Parts: sequence; structure tokens; C-alpha cells
Amino acid sequence: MTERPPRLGRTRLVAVDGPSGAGKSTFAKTLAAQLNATLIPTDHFATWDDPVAWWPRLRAVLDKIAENEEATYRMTDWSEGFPKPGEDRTIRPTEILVVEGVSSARKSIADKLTAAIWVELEDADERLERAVARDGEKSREHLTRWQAFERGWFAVDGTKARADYVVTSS
Ligand SMILES: Nc1ncnc2c1ncn2[C@@H]1O[C@H](COP(=O)(O)OP(=O)(O)O)[C@@H](O)[C@H]1O
Ligand SMILES: Nc1ccn([C@H]2C[C@H](O)[C@@H](COP(=O)(O)OP(=O)(O)O)O2)c(=O)n1
Repeated sequence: MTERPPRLGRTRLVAVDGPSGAGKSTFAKTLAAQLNATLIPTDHFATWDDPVAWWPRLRAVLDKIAENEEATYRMTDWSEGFPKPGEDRTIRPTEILVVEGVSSARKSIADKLTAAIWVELEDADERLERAVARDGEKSREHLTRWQAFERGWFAVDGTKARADYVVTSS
């Protein structure tokens, strides 16, 4: 990863995308720790009712990092199982920034990415069960809707076709 050039100012931006329940968050946490990178999960922005349109708020953060400036955003708080506005988080300019979540490798950021990583698990039922095991039975309906949405999103965005690496969960 460090051999590939930075494309977000001096920062190497790495996106970990793929369908819900595939293992993105788990993979991205390990990757960020190994690279000593800052990690931004898109669920700090997303809510059930707003799966991808929050993007300008993250883009504003990335644009500041590209200018070598720090940036602050308000995190979505999922600690009670539903989304509500949480605390502010400040991101400082960093050598490697990992952004993880559905739509993190979207077409509009492709030219700024040092690497796009696609995490997948083919069996959609298994992905749903893993996500429900993580978030609780109360989230099942939301996660089912979310998975239907992301199928369409990925088809239109063509995310996987742009991936530099594909990671297959088992
Ligand atoms: N390689 C794996 N094998 C088995 N279970 C996994 C694996 N990676 C993640 N999980 C579990 O599956 C669930 C979903 O993983 P997560 O990383 O939250 O996926 P995503 O961020 O893609 O939705 C979590 O409960 C996690 O502990
Ligand atoms: N505890 C919870 C409950 C719901 N969510 C919501 C917000 C997420 O973007 C969606 C889908 O989660 P998932 O981790 O599968 O996908 P992302 O990696 O967040 O894109 O679920 C959550 O992330 N955490």
C-alpha cells in the first residue's frame, strides 16, 4: 500500500467497500492498525434513511485533509441500536487514511484513491445473518432494506469493477 502514490494531497486514501455483512469493518480495522492509519467508518455518517446521500459531509473532510488541514465532523451514534447525532470527531492530516463502508469507493472519489478494496461474501443470506448477529434482531428489517438498496447502488456505481484488490470472506 505504501508503494502506491498518495492522491489525496500528501495522504494515501484507501477505501474498503462491499456489501453489508461481508466483513468490511472487521477487515478495515485490522488493515488500519497494521498501516498505523486513521480509520473513518461511513456509519459515522450513514443512517437507515440516508444510506449514501451524506457524502458531501465526508467529502468536505477529505478535501480539508487534501489541503493538509484538520477537519471535524459530527459522528452518527449507533450505541443504542438506532442512529442519532453523536459527538464531534477531529481528523488530523495523516499519511494513510482508510475509509470503510458501503459507497466509500464510489466513482466520484476514484481519482483520489490510492487503493480501492472490495470485500465480499457471495452468500447474501449469510451476510444478512452476520449483520443481524452484529446489530441485533431489531435491525433485521432495516438491514434487509439496506441490502436491497446497496445491490442497486453497486450495480449503477460499478464499484467492484474498479477495485484494485478483492478480498473474499469465508
Ligand atoms: N472473515 C469473517 N468470518 C466470519 N465472520 C466474520 C468475518 N468478518 C466479519 N465477521 C463477522 O460478520 C459480521 C459482519 O462483519 P462486519 O465487519 O461488521 O461487516 P460489514 O462491515 O461488511 O458489514 C460481524 O459480526 C463480524 O464479527
Ligand atoms: N449498530 C449499527 C446499526 C446499524 N448500522 C447501519 C449503518 C450502516 O451503514 C448500515 C450497514 O452496515 P454495514 O456495516 O453492514 O455496512 P457499512 O460498513 O456501514 O457500510 O447499518 C450500523 O452501522 N451499526
